[in-house]
Amino acid sequence: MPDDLTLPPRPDFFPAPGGALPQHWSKCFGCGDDQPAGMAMTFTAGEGLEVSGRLTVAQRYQGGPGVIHGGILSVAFDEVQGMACMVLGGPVVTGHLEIDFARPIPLGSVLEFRARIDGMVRRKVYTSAEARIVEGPTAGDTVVATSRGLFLTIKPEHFAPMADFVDGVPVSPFGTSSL
Ligand SMILES: CCCCCCCCCCCC(=O)SCCNC(=O)CCNC(=O)[C@H](O)C(C)(C)COP(=O)(O)OP(=O)(O)OC[C@H]1O[C@@H](n2cnc3c(N)ncnc32)[C@H](O)[C@@H]1OP(=O)(O)O
Repeated sequence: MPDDLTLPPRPDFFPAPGGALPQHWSKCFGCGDDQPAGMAMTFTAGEGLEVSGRLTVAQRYQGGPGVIHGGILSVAFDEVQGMACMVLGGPVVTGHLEIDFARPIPLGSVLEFRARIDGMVRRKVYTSAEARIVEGPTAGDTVVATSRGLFLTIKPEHFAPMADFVDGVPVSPFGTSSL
């Protein structure tokens, strides 16, 4: 990470710790409530710049026998670190995402993710997150996976070339349904 990183302030519009964060778009595969094939993740604000996310590991998320698919876990990290960028009040996209898969995660587990912005420089937003199993036979304090991400702030026009391909109606200029 660069040396000249700064941290954004926690903005007034952000919910108090424990408060629910709105989905960023109802058709999102990760969090949308109008996406039947999706993962229906939910998010709450934490202390400072931290954000928490929850994912129930459905049977259909199987990769290896009995365990979550690594790609599904990557989606969850992408989503929660993207949501940590919500403090910025404008849209971001993922530029780079890396995951360490530390422990097997059984189907049926409930995962809790904690993510935050570690620093920013220009349009680059550096984030990190970790996951724990909070419900299920192997629940505990052990960190089962970690992630680091680089998000880029973008202008709403970023999505304009995609207008013909949108599934659903993005109801705000940058594709969020509720913020
Ligand atoms: C309310 C809202 C809630 C928001 C809540 C959101 C939650 C959403 C969660 C899901 C998010 C997704 O999956 S988003 C979907 C997946 N991602 C995408 O579709 C993005 C596809 N890629 C792109 O469109 C583009 O590559 C961009 C926008 C990422 C960057 O292009 P650009 O805008 O032209 O910027 P560019 O000049 O190239 O780069 C700017 C700076 O970033 C650096 N940079 C760019 N890419 C990388 C990279 N991969 N790794 C390292 N560094 C990089 C450059 O070196 C440069 O550094 P320097 O010169 O300044 O030092």
